[in-house]
Amino acid sequence: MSLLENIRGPRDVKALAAEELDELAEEIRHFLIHAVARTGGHLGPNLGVVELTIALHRTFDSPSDRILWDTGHQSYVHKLLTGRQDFSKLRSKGGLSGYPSREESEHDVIENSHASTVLGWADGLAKANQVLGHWNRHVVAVIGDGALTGGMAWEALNNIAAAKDRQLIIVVNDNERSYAPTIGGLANHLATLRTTDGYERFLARSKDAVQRLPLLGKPLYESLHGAKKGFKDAFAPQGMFEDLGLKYVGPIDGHDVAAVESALRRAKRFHGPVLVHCRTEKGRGYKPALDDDADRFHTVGVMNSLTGEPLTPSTGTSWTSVFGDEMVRIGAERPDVVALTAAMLHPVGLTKFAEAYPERVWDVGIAEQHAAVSAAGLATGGLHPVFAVYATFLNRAFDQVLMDVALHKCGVTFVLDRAGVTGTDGPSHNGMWDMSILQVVPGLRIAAPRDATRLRAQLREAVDVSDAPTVVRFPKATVGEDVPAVDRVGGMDVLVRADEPDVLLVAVGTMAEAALEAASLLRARGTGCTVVDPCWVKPVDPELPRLAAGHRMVAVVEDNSRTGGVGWAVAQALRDADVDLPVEAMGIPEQFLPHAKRGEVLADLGLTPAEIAGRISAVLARRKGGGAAVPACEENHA
Ligand SMILES: Cc1ncc(C[n+]2csc(CCOP(=O)(O)OP(=O)(O)O)c2C)c(N)n1
Ligand SMILES: CC(=O)[C@@H](O)[C@H](O)COP(=O)(O)O
Ligand SMILES: [Mg+2]
Repeated sequence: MSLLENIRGPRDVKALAAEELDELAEEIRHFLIHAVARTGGHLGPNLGVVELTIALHRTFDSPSDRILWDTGHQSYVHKLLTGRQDFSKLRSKGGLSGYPSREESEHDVIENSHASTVLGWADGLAKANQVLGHWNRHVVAVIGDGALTGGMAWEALNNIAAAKDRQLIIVVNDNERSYAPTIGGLANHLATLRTTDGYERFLARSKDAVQRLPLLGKPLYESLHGAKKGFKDAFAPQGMFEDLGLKYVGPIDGHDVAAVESALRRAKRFHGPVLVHCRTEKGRGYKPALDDDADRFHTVGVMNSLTGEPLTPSTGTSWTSVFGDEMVRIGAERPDVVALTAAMLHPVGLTKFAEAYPERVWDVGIAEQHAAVSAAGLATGGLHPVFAVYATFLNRAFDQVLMDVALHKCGVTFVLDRAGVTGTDGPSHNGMWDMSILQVVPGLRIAAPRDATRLRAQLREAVDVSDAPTVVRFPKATVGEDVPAVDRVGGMDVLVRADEPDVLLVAVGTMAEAALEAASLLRARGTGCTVVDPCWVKPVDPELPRLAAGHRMVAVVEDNSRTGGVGWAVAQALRDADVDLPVEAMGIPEQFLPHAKRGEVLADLGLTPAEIAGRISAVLARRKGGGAAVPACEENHA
């Protein structure tokens, strides 16, 4: 039996002899490469924290000591060491989540996979320990160098550093990368610290020599150890962390378990906030990952574990690449169009734009709020910024969209990739809130293209708007065949007309495909359906109420939260136009969605052609049976 197989929890990790740890690390790497090759997942980040995680669980007593992970994508090793070794269904329905999960384990705390929040969690937990007198409980926050570029991390650091008497341990997992090499002044500073022999090591090395001095030795060593910052800097820059008031320990080789353990034990003895700076390597121990300049196998699909080659190469064109190609064309015609990314240049499809116009694209780090405000500045300065970001990550920049971009009527275009159900990446990755939260932003317009042709057209319409924010959103999927329109009403595309229309079915974006199938099911039942694609879902097209008036009901299908979504906006527009019709708003219920494939989630939510048709038939039956008219926008389903 291997060492890893004998590990049921942290106690078993502690029980291992020091000389067994390298073997354990090797077994873990081998396990990760083969398991994640079968399922897909975050391979590179986890290969980089093998020794670090072993040392954490040997030094601290989880779960009474809290070990917290920022973003949580690098928590596979933590899972392996805390009794979860069945990775056969990683990120699949009913299998292990790709992130920490309280439901899975008492050792897990933060399930949220949005970066830069771990220090805030740690600040709160440390305060709770202090107030409740849990002096013997440690709080350890692991944060990557990328996540450290997020503003929230610095809000927390400001508070943590002020509390000299509150113990809290920050472990910086510094592998010099987010996806790509981490950018900014902070990254440069970390590089300085990384390359400087830590003051602690200087002291350790000189300790014997100094202490051997007769009489003066010990007092001299003590004064050296307690030396003021200026003196320390003479030997090794302690950097801004010490300036902030944090004790800095490092840099430590994050792949040397003994060294990390020693540093953590020193930190554990320190009664105040302390930062342990670990240098690690993303993709460590796996050549295909180390050779991957793009992102060191940050996320991989199912692949050949020997070569790292994808086993299920993506078939078809992704929405992301359609966007990326059109941006290059727009960039050639519009020298004022510039682009922004929050540490995800390649994943959001801006690689080609950056290659073509390197001086017109900025990676701002994991700093979506900054990106939105900087975009307001860029627009005010005479440019048209396109901020490409995953829909779920724009949530945190809502106030900046509202108060910096929209209030000042800035022409900024937000391109939201991964909009709608993403599925396997868990509850915090679904892009299911944008068309709800952005409904309240005055002047902001939202486009939800149904196919590649509409994406290209609507992106161009968006960058032509210079006095308001615009949003173009699309899912994580390959783009389907174009869906032609048979007519145009106002700004809306009519996809199907009925001779005797009973239902106006409003299909938002890529839900057009399901809506058209539902319409044909309804037609077979003798129910006439007009299917319309609003194209721009916000504001609701002024012609929609008039179009609806010729029907017996309206149904709206959207890959977004039903609460406050397009369905609600359509119902409001009908009421405002005194069109008294029932509106069946079909979207994602107000809940967090457990991880599963996108298709599985949509089926579970009833967003399938058969379910859509069934719900429409039920409303019509109630109407025909003289049942109480279904009030507009009443949510008819739990
Ligand atoms: C708010 C937010 N923006 C973007 C992302 C996407 N993202 C996930 S991991 C990652 C890079 C994280 O870099 P780092 O913190 O250094 O961790 P590493 O992967 O290097 O271990 C990014 C940008 C995210 N999860 N949350
Ligand atoms: C952890 C994180 O936020 C990213 O790595 C995300 O999981 C990537 O998602 P995609 O795989 O859809 O690009
Ligand atoms: Mg990193």
